[in-house]
Amino acid sequence: MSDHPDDRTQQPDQEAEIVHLDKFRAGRHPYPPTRVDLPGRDEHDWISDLEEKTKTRRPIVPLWLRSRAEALSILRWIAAHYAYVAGYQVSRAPLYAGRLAVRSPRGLGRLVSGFFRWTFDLEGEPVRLATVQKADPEAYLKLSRQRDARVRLRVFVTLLTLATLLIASILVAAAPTPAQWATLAFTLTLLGLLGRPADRPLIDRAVIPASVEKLTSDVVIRALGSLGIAAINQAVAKNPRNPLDFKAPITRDGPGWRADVDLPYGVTVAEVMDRRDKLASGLRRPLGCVWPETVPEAHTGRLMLWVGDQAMNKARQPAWPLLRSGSADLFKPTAFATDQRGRFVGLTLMFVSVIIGSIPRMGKTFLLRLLALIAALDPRTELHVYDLKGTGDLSALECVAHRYRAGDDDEDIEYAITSMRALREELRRRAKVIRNLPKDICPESKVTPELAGTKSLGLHPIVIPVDECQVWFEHERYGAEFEAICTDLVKRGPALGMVLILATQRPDAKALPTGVSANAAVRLCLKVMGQLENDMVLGTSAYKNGVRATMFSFNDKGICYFSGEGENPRIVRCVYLDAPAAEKIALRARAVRQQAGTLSGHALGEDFDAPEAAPVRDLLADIAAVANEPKLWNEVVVDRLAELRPEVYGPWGELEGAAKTAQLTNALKPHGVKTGQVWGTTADGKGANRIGITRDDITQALTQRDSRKGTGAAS
Ligand SMILES: Nc1ncnc2c1ncn2[C@@H]1O[C@H](COP(=O)(O)OP(=O)(O)OP(=O)(O)O)[C@@H](O)[C@H]1O
Repeated sequence: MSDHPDDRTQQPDQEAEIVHLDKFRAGRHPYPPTRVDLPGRDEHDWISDLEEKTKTRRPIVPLWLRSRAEALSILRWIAAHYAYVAGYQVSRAPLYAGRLAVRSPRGLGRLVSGFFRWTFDLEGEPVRLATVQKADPEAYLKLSRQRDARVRLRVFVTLLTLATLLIASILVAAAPTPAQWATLAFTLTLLGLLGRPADRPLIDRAVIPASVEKLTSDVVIRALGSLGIAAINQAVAKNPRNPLDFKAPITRDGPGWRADVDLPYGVTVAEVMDRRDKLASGLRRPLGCVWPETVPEAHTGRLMLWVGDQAMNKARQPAWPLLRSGSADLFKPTAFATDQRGRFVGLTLMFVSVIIGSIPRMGKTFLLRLLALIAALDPRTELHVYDLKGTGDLSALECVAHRYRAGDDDEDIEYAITSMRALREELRRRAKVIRNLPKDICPESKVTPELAGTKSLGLHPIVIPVDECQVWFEHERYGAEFEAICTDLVKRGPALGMVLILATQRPDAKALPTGVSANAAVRLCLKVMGQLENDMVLGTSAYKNGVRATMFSFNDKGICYFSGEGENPRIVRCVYLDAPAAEKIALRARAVRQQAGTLSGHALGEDFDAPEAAPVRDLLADIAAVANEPKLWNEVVVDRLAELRPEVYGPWGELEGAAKTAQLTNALKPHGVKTGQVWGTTADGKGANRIGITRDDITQALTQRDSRKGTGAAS
């Protein structure tokens, strides 16, 4: 506007800005920052633009119409909503009738006075009076004539109306009573409507209960604005009407609402998840209804907010398809949980190892038992069940299990270690069988449904559910061996048809050795208390990426993050089966097995005792045997152990660099032996400091242990 030099003259009413030259120069940047953007407009490649757009394509068939069950659920919801509104208004019909009756006298007054004013043209009265006051006879005469003509016609119309009303009243007086009542109701309604005060509507708005209240963008903005996240508050202050970018309209999605929102720059979904309780308060919904989730294929600020009509832990769960009949096929997904929308979620047990973790009393054992029951319902499966809590929670499975043990006493552990050694041998046998099979029969070097069904090959699925697995790994005598066998099973077992399912209430490095936790394909994490446990179960960086089982509340029993099957970790609610139901299903599984002739081992009453001469593996004693130097690097110790007992420490020896070192450090922790930097030399004589052990620490730990045993024996 004032670019022209002549225009730049200061207007007299504008004050000039006074600049202190010295201050201004001092504040000036010595080297003005240079922009690195290229001059000119952004160049667009329309094909990449199109490709970008395809990422945000909206589905042709709306989400809720994709499945029959979901469409039905939406229709049910709509019907329930309108039935509610109708019910609400019908229940208030007497109130509305009362209101109309009370208002009808005023309505009659308004009607009569309105008619009177109209008939005698009273609305023209002020104008006529004005002509009288102005003493304008001509205008007055004109208006009077007009009024007389009008009144003549209107009086006639009014008389006609009154006559019609009179005849109608006589007819009504002679009519049957229902017609009289109907006329009275109609007249009262009409008069009541006419007598309505301007500020008081007749019909109340149906007060829609919170559980089905519509989720609107205003409600979402209000809730996100109440989280105390500075960037969201700034966005709301800057643009109160439109502070957030909604990527799609808020829609019904199953029994709830779904909103897709881009949070302001720099705010992550993880921050919102951390404040789930505040979000629920902002939405005015129970905590169990509010589920903020990330959209991993978008960016970390894309929030998918699902708000259920009912809390997930309270919503009615559909009956489990295998509850009363049917069998399972481990090679196919079997329903084990429902998602937030109430749809069944399946898990394919074949070719995976499973880790279940949570704090106590959240439903870990129930979930383990459910997975074991699914395995039991496939008659080909051989079950090895270990209940190390010893409370008999898995006793329902005794009637189908090939190996079963509850408890953590010495004989229980020896039973387990003997059976696990046999399983390791089985693993090796299977590897050989698979290796020797022709490629056309076994193209991918793994068990197929056909191979699993061929009895002579012995490649049937073997499922090993272990509750409170930390008891094994922390066992003084057999801990290292259990760890070595389980690591091997987790790594090689899935392809060979051996499925290990480990549940623990203390998911840390001791309870869940890294070799095991890092290689499990399926992870189920119920509520945990911190980032460490979360990542132990769900995998490294899960917490950082917004997959946080810490956000579950203590009431979210049976609700977990399920990662491994499908693309992204998702929140599911496991099927609830109590002990009597579990027993019934197990008995059904037994009947199927009897028919198929696959009942074996413990289920047939076979005694499986730990052989007396089972070789003893003792990590401390083994290290003492191989460590002749005062200080030794972990990697050297592991190599020597692997040489000493390849059947126990062989897999350790195959680990690379840091993993090999960490393996020994973790294995020594339960024995109270710490590793640290020790000086040593490489094979070619070069000296270096690396993580290692000191022989004195090992002998000291051995002495302490033996003396403890001595005291225990004496007491
Ligand atoms: N899917 C589920 N839905 C609803 N409630 C459940 C579900 N699974 C378990 N629960 C409830 O949670 C309680 C605890 O379950 P469970 O015994 O499996 O916990 P846990 O985590 O194994 O505990 P602990 O670590 O003490 O063994 C059960 O009594 C049960 O009522």
